Amino acid sequence: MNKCNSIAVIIPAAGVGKRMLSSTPKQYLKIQGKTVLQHTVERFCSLSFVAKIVIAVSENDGYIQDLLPKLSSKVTLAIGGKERADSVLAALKALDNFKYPWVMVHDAARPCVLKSDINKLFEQVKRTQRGAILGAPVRDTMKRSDKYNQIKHTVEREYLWHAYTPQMFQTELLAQAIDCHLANQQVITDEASAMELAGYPVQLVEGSDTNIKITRPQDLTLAQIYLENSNNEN
Ligand SMILES: Nc1ccn([C@@H]2O[C@H](COP(=O)(O)OP(=O)(O)OP(=O)(O)O)[C@@H](O)[C@H]2O)c(=O)n1
Ligand SMILES: C[C@](O)(CO)[C@H](O)COP(=O)(O)O
Repeated sequence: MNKCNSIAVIIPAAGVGKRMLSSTPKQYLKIQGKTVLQHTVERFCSLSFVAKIVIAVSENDGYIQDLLPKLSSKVTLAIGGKERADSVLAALKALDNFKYPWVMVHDAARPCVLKSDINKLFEQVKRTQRGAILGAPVRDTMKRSDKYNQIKHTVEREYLWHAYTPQMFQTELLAQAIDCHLANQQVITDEASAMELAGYPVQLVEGSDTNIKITRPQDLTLAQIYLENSNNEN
């Protein structure tokens, strides 16, 4: 990025949202009259360093064609896969590594991310030329349980973080890392996991804990409150 200040953003939006218990995939549920996905895209499209946004959608997505005309001209689509990592990899493969040597990956289900936090992440990576992710230190005492919810032990919480998105890495390295670990049937729940497994250093950048991932029904109400509050900031 020391040569160019333009990056690509990948937004995985090909999930079915099972835990949301909704007939509509959660990325297409409405908040303040807009879909969750539209809110998320709008967090990125006005940023000067975002040159391209690739949204990974399900191959039988019945919503995106109605939404596309309302989205930025920076947006293109890719067909996602079975798991989130497959969707991210499909979008990565749709990118020109040379044109976009750096990429941010951000969940469609995280519409409350603050632009100031996205900027903070971008500036950190630009300064260090190393991959980084948004996160927040855990506040609560953390417990590890057995499958019967019986506490096994308390987890040391010093240096324990929630990993958020966006997560920002060199496009080619990230594609290689995910490809390699999927080929080895390793479960990857975020991009940092793949980069860690590949031996790359990953920096945590503290961001607002309002950057929630809409996962369960009650999260939609919380996201509405956070979006109303953050619209002033954004
Ligand atoms: N095969 C998949 C699975 C998930 N995602 C996306 O990855 C993000 C985070 O994943 P998650 O919250 O787990 O979404 P779902 O997989 O849809 O949720 P669930 O596990 O409840 O089905 C979401 O924006 C989701 O659309 C994706 O692009 N492709
Ligand atoms: C990428 C992520 O949002 C970081 O916390 C999380 O790993 C996604 O997990 P999910 O099970 O796909 O929601």
